[in-house]
Parts: sequence; structure tokens; C-alpha cells
Amino acid sequence: MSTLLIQNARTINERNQLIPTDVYIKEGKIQSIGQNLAKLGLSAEKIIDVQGGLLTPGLVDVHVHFREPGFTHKETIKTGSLAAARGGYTTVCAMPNLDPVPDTVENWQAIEDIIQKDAVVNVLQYATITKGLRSEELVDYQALKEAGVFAVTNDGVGVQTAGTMYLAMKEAARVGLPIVAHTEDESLLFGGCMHHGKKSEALGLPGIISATESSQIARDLLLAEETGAHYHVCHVSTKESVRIIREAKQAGINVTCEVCPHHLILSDEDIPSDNAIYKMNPPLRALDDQAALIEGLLDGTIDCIATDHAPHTDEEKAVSMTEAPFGIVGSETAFSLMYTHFVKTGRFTLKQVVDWMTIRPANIFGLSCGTLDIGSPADLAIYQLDKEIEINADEFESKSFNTPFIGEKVLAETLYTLVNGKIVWSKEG
Ligand SMILES: NC(=O)N[C@@H](CC(=O)O)C(=O)O
Ligand SMILES: [Zn+2]
Ligand SMILES: [Zn+2]
Repeated sequence: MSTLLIQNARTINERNQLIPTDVYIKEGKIQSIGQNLAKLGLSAEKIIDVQGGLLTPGLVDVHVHFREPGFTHKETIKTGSLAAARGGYTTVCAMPNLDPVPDTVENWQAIEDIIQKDAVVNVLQYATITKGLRSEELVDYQALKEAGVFAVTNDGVGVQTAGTMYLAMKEAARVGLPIVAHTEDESLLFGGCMHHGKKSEALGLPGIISATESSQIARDLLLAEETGAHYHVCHVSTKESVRIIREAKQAGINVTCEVCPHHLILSDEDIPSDNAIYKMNPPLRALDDQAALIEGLLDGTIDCIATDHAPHTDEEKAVSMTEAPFGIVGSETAFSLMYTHFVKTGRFTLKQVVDWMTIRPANIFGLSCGTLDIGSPADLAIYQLDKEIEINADEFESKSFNTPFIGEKVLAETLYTLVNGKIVWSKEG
């Protein structure tokens, strides 16, 4: 269909006011946006009345794990992109801890081919920083960039040696690829499975100290300064990380970073027992870390919110925290959780949360999405803001439902998600 009119939506303006809005879509693009467009005599082949639903640019998630190829029992590009769509996401960036890993143009292109065939939202596939995610040999950034790669990362593991990171940044800066970093110094891990502190001691579980993350960020910030590379830090979780990234930004270092909803909403004190549903990397930190992450968003140190959607099976999570894999799913709950915990409580404005989940992540990587500008692709999400729903695993599009938020009551349920003016997910199915 070539024309679509969305009626009776509400959008959030610069002053954080909800404004009645219609959107007229032609050939997949936003042709016109404003109040009461039907009065202008615009006729559309299809009209959807969304009855006051909040309309935002489709959300942008720079950190998801789709597990294909290699681990398709946990997720596939199809199910992961459907989960993203259900969460209101229309552009997501998929991590490379796959099998085979996208460390060559050929491997990366093979994933691209599946994306073209199966993905219901826009999926950008990361390539790796090094061959096989090992901190040894760099991949061919020039060739990957020419093939269309937008950024490189070894997410899932840190780059262990400074020399490798230095050479990676130098070459990435030369060809214009951002380096996206999971920061974790394995020599500081000591077998930990949750944040090191009073709670890990109380539960008798091995802890992960904050410096496991922050000391590697400190190293990398200085290497980014030395090389001029664009350095993006994944899932920042500690107050020390926030502090040194703030200082680095003040010093003019080209650094950006993301935070995950679970690190904003929960702390290690919320872990009731040895339960692997609370196990993710980096771990839920202390209350003062959580406060620093919130402050980091508010003062611009942290650039955006990303989910780190990390599907694992029930069986894998049904064991002790010392044994289970790290990671929780997040695509389908992120916006509802942020709205319920932070907007409804007055801690963030709706405008701030929407920006941190749309235009801010898009801007980090220069992606042309995350806006409602006339002429841009009609990538949109519409939510029912004020009806309470329960997070229910049976309703997940993801193959996995490993999240501690199952059973929680939240607001802001997704009604429709559109990509290029086409409904790719709707509540009615
Ligand atoms: N976040 C996680 O706990 N796990 C991720 C890897 C990662 O993001 O580091 C995964 O791939 O499962
Ligand atoms: Zn990671
Ligand atoms: Zn990840």
C-alpha cells in the first residue's frame, strides 16, 4: 500500500508536552505530520486511529545479541528482530559473538544475507575488532568498511592487551570505523559472577570488582586520546566508569557510551538469592553505582540507553550463578520499564527517555534514523501509555525469556511498530 494515515496519536515536543498528531505516510516515507491532517483533505488508502497512543520515532538499540549463526536455539535474526519490533525498536545493531564470527567480509556478508531475508526491522551487523574475538590479530577494517560495516566490537569479551587495542584504534581511526568496547580485564575477574560487595559476601558468591570494568576503560580512554579513534563504551555499570568518561569528555576525547535499563533500575541489593536470572555482564552493581548512572545520563556523560538483549535458554539459567551464562533479554521490556520506573515517577522526562532511545544512539554512529522529520523513512512506534500490563513470558516474540522483570506490572505497551511505513508488529497480531 502506498499511503497510510495515522490518526489521533500524540507526540512529545521539545518542551515535553504531549501534542495531538497525525502522520501521513506515502511510499514508506513521512510525507506530512501535524494536527488533524484529514481536514487538509489528505486521503489515504488506509487509516489507523490509534486513540491517543504515544507516537515516537522507532527506537534505536545499538546493542543486541541475535545468536545467528551459531546459537539459534537461543534466538534467530527473525525472532530477535520480532522481539525488537515488539519493543518499539526499528533499528538495532547486532553483536558479533556468533559462530562463525563476522571477522571477514565473507562471514559478515553471510549474516547480512540472512538479515535481508528474515529481519523485520533494520539490523546493522557489527564486525569484530580482532580475529576470532581473540586479542591477537586485527581484522581487515578497510575491507569491512568498504563492504558496509558501520562499527567493530568484540562484545562478549574485552580486548585484553593494550597493544592490540592501540593498533585497533589506530587503524579504525584511519578508515573511520568506531571501536565499540565491552570492557572487562579478565585478570581482574577472579571467577566472579555478581558485583563484589556486601551482597556477594552475604550470598557467598564470588564477586566482580568495579575495576574489572573501569580500569580497562581508563586504559582505552588514553589510547583513544593518543589515536583519535571514536571509542564507544558498552553497558557502563560503575560510578568510576562514569567519572572517568566524564573527565575524558571534558578533555576532548572522542568517547561515547551507553547504559542498560537493568543497571538503571536494579542494584545488587535486588538479588534475592543465588538465582541466575539476575546474572549478566557487567553485573548489577551497588546503589551508589546505580545513582551515578542516572546522574551520568542527566549530565550528558552517558549518551544513550541500549538493552544488551542477551537471550539464553531456561535450562542454561536453571543452575547456580557460578555456572550459568551471563545475560538477560531486554528488547521487549526496555521502553515500558523506562517509562514506568523513570517517567511515571518524575525522575526523567518522557522527552529525555525518548531521545536516549532514538536520536541519541542514532547520532553516535551517524545513522539516519531516530527522527520524525518529513521525508525520512516512516520508522515509528506507537504505545498505549497508561494501561497497566504484566510482563508475561508467553507473550514474548523472543525465543528466550531470561529476565528478572517477568511478572512485573508496567505501563506503555507497544501497539504498533512500523518500518518504512509498513506495520511489522502490532498488538492484535
Ligand atoms: N551481557 C551479557 O551478560 N552477555 C552477553 C555478552 C555481553 O554483552 O557481554 C551475551 O552474549 O550473552
Ligand atoms: Zn558486553
Ligand atoms: Zn552484549
